[in-house]
Amino acid sequence: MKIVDVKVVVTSPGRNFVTLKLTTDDGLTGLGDATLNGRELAVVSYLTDHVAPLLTGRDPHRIEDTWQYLYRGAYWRRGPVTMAAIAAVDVALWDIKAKAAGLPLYQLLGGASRERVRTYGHANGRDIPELLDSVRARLAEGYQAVRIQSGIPGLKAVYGVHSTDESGAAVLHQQARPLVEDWDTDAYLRHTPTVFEAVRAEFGAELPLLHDAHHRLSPIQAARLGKDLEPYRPFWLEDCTPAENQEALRLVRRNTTTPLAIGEVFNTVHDYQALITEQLIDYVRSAVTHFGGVTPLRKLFDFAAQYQIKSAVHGPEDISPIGMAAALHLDLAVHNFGIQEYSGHTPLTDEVFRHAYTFTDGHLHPGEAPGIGVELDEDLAAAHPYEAAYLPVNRLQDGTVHDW
Ligand SMILES: O=NC(=O)[C@@H](O)[C@H](O)[C@H](O)CO
Ligand SMILES: [Co+2]
Repeated sequence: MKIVDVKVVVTSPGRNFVTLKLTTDDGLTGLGDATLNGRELAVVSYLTDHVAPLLTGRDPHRIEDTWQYLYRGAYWRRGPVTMAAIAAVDVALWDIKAKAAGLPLYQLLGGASRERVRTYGHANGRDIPELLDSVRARLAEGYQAVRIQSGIPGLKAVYGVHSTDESGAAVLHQQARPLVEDWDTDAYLRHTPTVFEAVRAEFGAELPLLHDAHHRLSPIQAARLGKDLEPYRPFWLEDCTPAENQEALRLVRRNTTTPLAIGEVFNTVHDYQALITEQLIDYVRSAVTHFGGVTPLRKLFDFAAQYQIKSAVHGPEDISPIGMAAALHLDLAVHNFGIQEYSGHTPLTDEVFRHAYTFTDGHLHPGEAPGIGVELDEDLAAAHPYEAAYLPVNRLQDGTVHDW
């Protein structure tokens, strides 16, 4: 079997997605997600100008060899653009291999280790009453775990809290120019324990509550927050501090038993080395799309399993249904599965990317369709062209740029 066509499809059914479509001489097709929020066109060029010419004529069954060829053969290693491009190729090849075998991908990854995939949803509010309503809405949708994000008194916009414009319409955090958001860590550290207090008082002690500090704290501030949240027993505190400096987590780990989740911005195992071997975290967060594909993410989960660390694949709306589907096949198969983030997509996105996966009672299942179980409606995709979009930039009260 040979790859005879390589196509990159950019579409924006409410937000930008980049999709790679490979076609073989047998007429089989494979899809891969290459979406890098805010820097999408860099990956389009990496795939179109540098990778596509190398794929034509290759045997699609040689997944490991193709991955090594693209990773080592580029000379310049790692990084979000490179690894998103390689991920798209990897997932498309697994899609083809599974279709050729007539099996859903999870059957090629060792088969099901569980009946279904536990998820968590996003609850948010500009203030605590609005957050409580949002938790209620997620529970009504069937979620059995929620990430809670709240506005902070005195701050205009906060990560994870959908702000609305004068008309009340939600303001997406992708904008044609970066939105500038304001930040005050002390206000956040004072306010967040009161948020957990209110949610626990309203929903009880059992509901798994997750929270994302989104890279904004110093190690000692992260230790303080982890400690202050212990009475509320969070399921996890996510991205508590920028973790390029992995050793920084030693100070946090020494000071709190609050479980820690890190890694949605990591793209190779080297970003995690000390975090895993020193058991500084409890969950690894990378998504298939940003970590180079199914092939390396499976290796990461197996490495993490040796240190009692579980998977928790990143699943926001800017991971396309293709990336979500690929994650679910891994989630179903690996032994050390933890939880899957699932924000869902717009109805239009679900029409562009028709998928076999289903959401029921707060759990997902990848479905039994051969391959990863996603089909791309190219005509509908073409009707929604790319729109330049940036993630926000965060600034402290004195104007200093901070982590968003
Ligand atoms: O845990 N989820 C997150 O932190 C996400 O909402 C990220 O901010 C976006 O996916 C960045 O594109
Ligand atoms: Co996050």
